[in-house]
Amino acid sequence: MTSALITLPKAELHLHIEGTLEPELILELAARNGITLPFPTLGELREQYEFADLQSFLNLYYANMAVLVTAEDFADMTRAYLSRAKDSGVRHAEIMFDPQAHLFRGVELATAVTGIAEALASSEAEFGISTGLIAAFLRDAPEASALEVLEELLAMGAPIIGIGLDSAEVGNPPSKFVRLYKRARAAGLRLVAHAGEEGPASYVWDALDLLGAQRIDHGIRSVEDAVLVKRLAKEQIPLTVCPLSNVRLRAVDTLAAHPVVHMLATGLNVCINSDDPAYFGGYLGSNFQALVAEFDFDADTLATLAGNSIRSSFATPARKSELLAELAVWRAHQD
Ligand code: HPA
Ligand SMILES: [Zn+2]
Repeated sequence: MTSALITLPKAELHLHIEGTLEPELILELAARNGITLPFPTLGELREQYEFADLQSFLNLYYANMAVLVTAEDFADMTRAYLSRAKDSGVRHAEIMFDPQAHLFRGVELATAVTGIAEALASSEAEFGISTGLIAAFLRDAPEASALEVLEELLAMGAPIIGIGLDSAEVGNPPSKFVRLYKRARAAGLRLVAHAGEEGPASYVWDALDLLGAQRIDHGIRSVEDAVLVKRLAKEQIPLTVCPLSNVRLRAVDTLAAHPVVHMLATGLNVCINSDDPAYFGGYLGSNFQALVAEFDFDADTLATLAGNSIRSSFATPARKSELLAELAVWRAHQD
């Protein structure tokens, strides 16, 4: 990776912490916790990383979570991500976790929250990365479950800045979660939602209008609806695009066919993210690297993408100013 891509100061806004569990760490945690995995060797495990669609990935992603048992496991996973993110030049990270996925397999909320929060608490000092934590709810589970878990998170004072919506999209529209988002908004939380990854552009409309989403995770199928594109451009709604994820989950045929260039050309507020980097072939730096290799992005385009990520973050105004100033210095050094 070129050093300019690493020094480009970036925010990562679409990252599932459970999707950062590398195969080596999965085996290490399995051994530590005495868990027998269906794919017990590195070779057998790695063979599973061919995905036909979102669901085929989710099946492995949820199965591998079995190795996360103690708060220490969650802390180790989070620290491993932060270390790799630092190597990719990430300066601010908003990290999603799936509380229900852990609860449903018998791991208490407090275990996941305590472990992740412990690693995040030392992130600025240890890695130079400011952070925020987002609780993502499973859209293929009932809304009542999400509401119950949100109440528990609020009651325990979990250090979350917002909520998200993830998992199997098609057939689980935003309209299912109107009460959840209303409750989260009343609690002062930020609102994001996956929409338009595999699901139609109408889910993006509904995430905005029915849920009040402030950011759309993915949103690539928005390009199929010209009226929606106009609105997204006018309101500068942030779209957290994940190029390598889209290729690996076959949301696009090839990286060359990815709509990111068209999205930028139409004035959309696009930023680049790694989604589940342990599963999709690389961290944030690799996503940038792949885009540069495919589309030959120049310094202005890279600065636009990084600037969008910083401005679209929920970082404090002071932190945003600091990172935007660093970005201006980076840009001045590229000529
Ligand atoms: O890419 C994703 N899409 C939807 N749900 C997810 N949960 C983890 N990663 C993803
Ligand atoms: Zn995602």
